[in-house]
Amino acid sequence: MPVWSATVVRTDDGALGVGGCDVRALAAEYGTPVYVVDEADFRARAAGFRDHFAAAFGRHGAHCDVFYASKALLSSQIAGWVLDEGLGIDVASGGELELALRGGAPGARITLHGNNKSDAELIRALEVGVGRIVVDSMTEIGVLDALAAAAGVVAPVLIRVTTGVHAGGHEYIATSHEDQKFGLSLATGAALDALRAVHASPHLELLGIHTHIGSQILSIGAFKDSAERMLRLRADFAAETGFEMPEVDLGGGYAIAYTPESESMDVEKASLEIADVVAQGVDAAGGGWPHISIEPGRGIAGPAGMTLYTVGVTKNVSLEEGGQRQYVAVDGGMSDNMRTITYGAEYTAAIASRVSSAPPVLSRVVGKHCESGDILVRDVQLPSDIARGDLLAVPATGAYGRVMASNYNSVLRPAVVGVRDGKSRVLIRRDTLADLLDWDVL
Ligand SMILES: Cc1ncc(COP(=O)(O)O)c(C=O)c1O
Ligand SMILES: N[C@@H](CCCC[NH3+])C(=O)O
Repeated sequence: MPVWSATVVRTDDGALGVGGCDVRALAAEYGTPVYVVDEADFRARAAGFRDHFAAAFGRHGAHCDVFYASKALLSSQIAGWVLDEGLGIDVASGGELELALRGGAPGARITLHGNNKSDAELIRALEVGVGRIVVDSMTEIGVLDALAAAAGVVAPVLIRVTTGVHAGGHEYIATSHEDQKFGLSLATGAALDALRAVHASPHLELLGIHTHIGSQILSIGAFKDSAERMLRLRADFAAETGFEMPEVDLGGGYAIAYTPESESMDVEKASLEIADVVAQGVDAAGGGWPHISIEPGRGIAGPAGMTLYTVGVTKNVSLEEGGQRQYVAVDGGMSDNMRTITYGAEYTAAIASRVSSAPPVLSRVVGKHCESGDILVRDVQLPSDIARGDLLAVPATGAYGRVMASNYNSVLRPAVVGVRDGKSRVLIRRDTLADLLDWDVL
């Protein structure tokens, strides 16, 4: 599968270009490490989700909205791209909410998530008229009910349902099996109890149900199972109460390719199959269609981003089983990409500032932190002459890179730079030494 964003090219003298910009010029202007986001690619993927899902549900005379899961990558300018493309925005904290608003999102186009929202986050959501608050627990139902009553408003609510479907690339990113912190269980009846409680409250408007089964999912079957269970829950609740919930949100989780050997989710195929399953559920229940929504994050931002590093030290190390591995240390590491150490994620890498005719050798790209697990790319073939000063690019880092970055070892978090049509601009600025000293209280 291709792992580079749509506008990536090799220029005549062998360097990488992205969004019409030469990576050497980007490195010179913004320093390294730097996250580079291909705006055209990001927008095309957002539009792809929008159009495929609209067409798939349109065949049944139904609608599907797409909300960008902004936890993957967010700045106010990025929120603007998302809104331009006609998507809503899904936020998971008060901070993401403020960035979405700053980017111009009307409250009604925002969905607020979180398994442990603070009173302040809920009050702010009510104040700005967030379109959907996804309630995750019975505790939250009580809290939101009281806050809405005090504010004299009716809070729009979706209930987050744990459907029991097992999916997702790693245990830590699967979210709909029973023994984890998210949602209200379908199997134990907790979801139905929550629906009854919300439906009974004059301060809460029950819009519908939400589920998110996990992330980096390659199985369309898992999405179909979960959609089927959600439609059955909607039908059961309608049978009990006579109330047909108007909305069903099926979450995100669409997998992307991180290496040339790995697969990505076929979004068009997924949209068609999911729409068919929902249609069967609606037919079986004999009622009207709900408004469907989905919330992809990684599938939009991930492939649009790459990280550029400068190579420092290289070393050849003997392997216990025989042979050698070339270690290539770059000027970033686990502080700008937590995914390898957290989930054992696989990436690839390429020299970005030139082409090399030296033979490729087994290599490992590592960072500059004081941990042996500080690995960016576990196994990759890189030319044997890679050396200090070369630029190295790691593709598919647009999602869950900068947003999970840390200042470990007091390193400065890199900038996020958007590129499009030969122009670049900072979306999130690099930390500075002055920031670091400023955070320190004397
Ligand atoms: C509630 C919710 N929606 C959407 C997403 C986006 O997931 P992904 O980036 O895998 O599409 C997540 C993160 O997994 C999530 O927790
Ligand atoms: N942060 C995770 C995905 C979790 C998504 C949020 N629920 C990743 O990098 O793959």
